[in-house]
Amino acid sequence: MDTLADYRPGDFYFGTSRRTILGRGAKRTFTDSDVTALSEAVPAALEPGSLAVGVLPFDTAVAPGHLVLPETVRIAGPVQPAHRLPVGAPSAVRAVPEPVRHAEAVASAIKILKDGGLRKVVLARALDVDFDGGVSVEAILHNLAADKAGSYTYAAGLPSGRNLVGATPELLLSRVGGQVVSHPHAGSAPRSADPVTDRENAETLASSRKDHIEHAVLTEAIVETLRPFCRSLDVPREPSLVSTPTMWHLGTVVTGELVDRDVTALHLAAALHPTPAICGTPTEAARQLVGELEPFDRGYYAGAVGWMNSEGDGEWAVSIRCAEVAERSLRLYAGGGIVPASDPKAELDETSAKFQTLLRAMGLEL
Ligand SMILES: C=C(O[C@H]1C=CC=C(C(=O)O)[C@@H]1O)C(=O)O
Repeated sequence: MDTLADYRPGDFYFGTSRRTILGRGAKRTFTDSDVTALSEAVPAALEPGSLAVGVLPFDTAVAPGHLVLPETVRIAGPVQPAHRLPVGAPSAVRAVPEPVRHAEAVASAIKILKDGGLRKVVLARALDVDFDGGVSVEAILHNLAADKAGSYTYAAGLPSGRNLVGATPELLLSRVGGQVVSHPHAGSAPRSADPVTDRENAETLASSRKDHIEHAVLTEAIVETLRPFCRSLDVPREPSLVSTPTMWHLGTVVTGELVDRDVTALHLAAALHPTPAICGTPTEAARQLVGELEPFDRGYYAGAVGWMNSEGDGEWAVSIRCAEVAERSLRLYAGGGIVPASDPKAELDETSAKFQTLLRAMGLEL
């Protein structure tokens, strides 16, 4: 039973090293800008043994949360295809904004951070790609899985009829019984084909004070949000180096034991989102600055994607390293955390490196 081979646009797909989930059709759809209302309505509608799947946007003022109870759900083992599929023929690529404008936005953010009030903000940019014929979401998803591009390979139908597709390394929240896990990521360096440079990049990241500050702001926020829900929390004192085929990151595995098992995976994911991995600290001021400095809406980039069952267990990943795909075009996104010690040129390069996850899956070299 190959859930990946059976995936069609509009389906929900969520693949990890442990399993793959394919959801098709919708017995019921929950589309709501009030994520707290969603996290109450959806569990109440789940029959024993059933699943809800879907996406949360970056900002519910711009796009609603969207969950469905699929007509059919298939859960199978992990897959890693050996071959690649053609995605389509790109005819034009446009940066939004122009790279130099992104560096200027980063410089403005650094100035605001230095003036005080904000500790961190995450700024993103986008690439719009046009295709001569259609663009195949199936092929992008398939190639991301073939590349083992991230720990969570995903696709989800959006209210607009478009599809979100990506492969993220970052776990927002998983819940199994009373056990919760979050694996926040912040702090980045590019991988290199040259093993010596690759190791140097990792070591530079591991000893970078700027990246450790960027990471600490994130871990603190995760711990602060989870603490009231947990009787115990385990938080390693130092982050670890984690990698994807294109990026090194700093990551911290936070684990906790829930006080109350009625608190579902979706409820916890909604409480955590938006974390300083994709927004900033303090949250509201950072979200406002993102709106002022980015010349586009993020839509479902930097939101969450995942599933929950009738027991309240589930997995929600941070929807980064992704593209929103229309019939003949797509938009891909990449962002980076800015702290006072950040450098605009380095931040621009970091977003270029993060684009590689999707560009590789599309067979594009930029
Ligand atoms: C916001 C993104 O990455 C986040 C996850 C890992 C490392 C990050 C960083 O170092 O800035 C970001 O917080 C993205 O890929 O668009």
